[in-house]
Amino acid sequence: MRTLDWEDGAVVTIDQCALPHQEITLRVRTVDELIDAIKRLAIRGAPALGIAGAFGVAIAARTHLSDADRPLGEAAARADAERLASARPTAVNLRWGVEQALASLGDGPDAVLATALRLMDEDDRMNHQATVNAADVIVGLCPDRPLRLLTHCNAGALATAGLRGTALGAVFELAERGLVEFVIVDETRPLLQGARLTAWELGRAGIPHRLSVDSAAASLMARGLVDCVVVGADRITANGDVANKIGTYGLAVSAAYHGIPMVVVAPESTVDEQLKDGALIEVEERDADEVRQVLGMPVAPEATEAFNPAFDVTPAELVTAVVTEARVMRSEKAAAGRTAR
Ligand SMILES: CSC[C@H]1O[C@H](OP(=O)(O)O)[C@H](O)[C@@H]1O
Repeated sequence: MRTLDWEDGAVVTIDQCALPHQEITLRVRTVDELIDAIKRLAIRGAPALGIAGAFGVAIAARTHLSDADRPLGEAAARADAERLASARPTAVNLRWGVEQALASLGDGPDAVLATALRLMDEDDRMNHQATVNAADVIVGLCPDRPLRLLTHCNAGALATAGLRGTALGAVFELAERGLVEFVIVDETRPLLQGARLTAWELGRAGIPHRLSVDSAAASLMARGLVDCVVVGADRITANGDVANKIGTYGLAVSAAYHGIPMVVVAPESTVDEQLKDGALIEVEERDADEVRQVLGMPVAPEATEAFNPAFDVTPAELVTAVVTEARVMRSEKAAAGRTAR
C-alpha cells in the first residue's frame, strides 16, 4: 500500500500517530480534515507533505469551483490553499506542492487532480533515484563492510507518498545490495518517529536494527559503531544548509568530530534555491506538551516550561553530501574537516 493515495475524492493514508501498534486507514475528504492530519503528524515527512498539499488543492478545487460564481470559487480555493500551505512552515515541500497544484486551478478541478497525481508518481521516481544515488555515495565514502548506519527521525516510505523513503530508502537500497550489518535508529524525541515509524519500517523489511536513545548517538560514534549517518531533510537552502528534525545538528557535530560521513538524502522538491542560507529558515515551534509528555503521558510537572523546536539547521560545512535524484552536492569544508578520531 502506498503511504498516500487518492480514492473516490479522498486522500487515503495511514494514520502515523497510531503506528506502530495500530494500522488505521485515514480517508480525508475536506481541507480542514487534511490540515488537522498535517498538524498532528498523522500525515508527515517533507515529500509526503508536498503530495498531501497538492491533493488538498484538488479537494479545494472540487469543493469551490462547482460554485456558480467562478471568480468567487477560485478565490475560496486559493484561500483554502494558503491555509494548507501554512499548516507547517519548515518543510518547503508543503508550499511547493500546493503551488504546483494551484497552477492548474484555472483549468478546473480535474486538471488540478491530474497535477497532484502526476506529482505523486514523480515523487516515487525522484525518491527512488535519490536513494540509488545516495547508496552509491555512501559506498564510496565508507570503505568498511558491512556498514553500520545511523539514522534519525523517519525518512522512510511513510515520509513520502509512495513505496520508498529518502534516507531510509538509501538504507533499503544498501540492504538490498547486502551491505548493511545493522542500522542504529535514533528514537527521536519528542514524537518518537524513529522508535515508532523507522523501527516499524525496518522490522517489516527484516533489516537488522537497534533502537537507541538520541543522547547515545555521540558515544556510539566514539565506540566506532557508526560508519555513516544518513538522514532526510525538510528544507535545503541554496548554500547547502539543511533543516531537518531536531537533533540532526548535534549528530552532524558529533559525526564531524569523529570523522564520520553525514549524508542527507532528499528529492529536488526539498531544495529551496530562493533561500540563500539556513538562518532564513522558519523553524516550527510545537506545543510544549509534546516535551512535557511522552506520547500523552506526563513526565514533567505541568507548570514546567519547555523548548520544542521541531527542526534544527545544520550548516553545509558539516554535511558531507546532499544527494538528490539529480545531483550530489558535496561540501569541501566537510570533507577537509573530517579527521577520524
Ligand atoms: C523524508 S523527509 C522526512 C523528514 O520529515 C520529518 O519531520 P516530521 O516528522 O516533523 O514531518 C523529519 O524531519 C524527517 O527527516
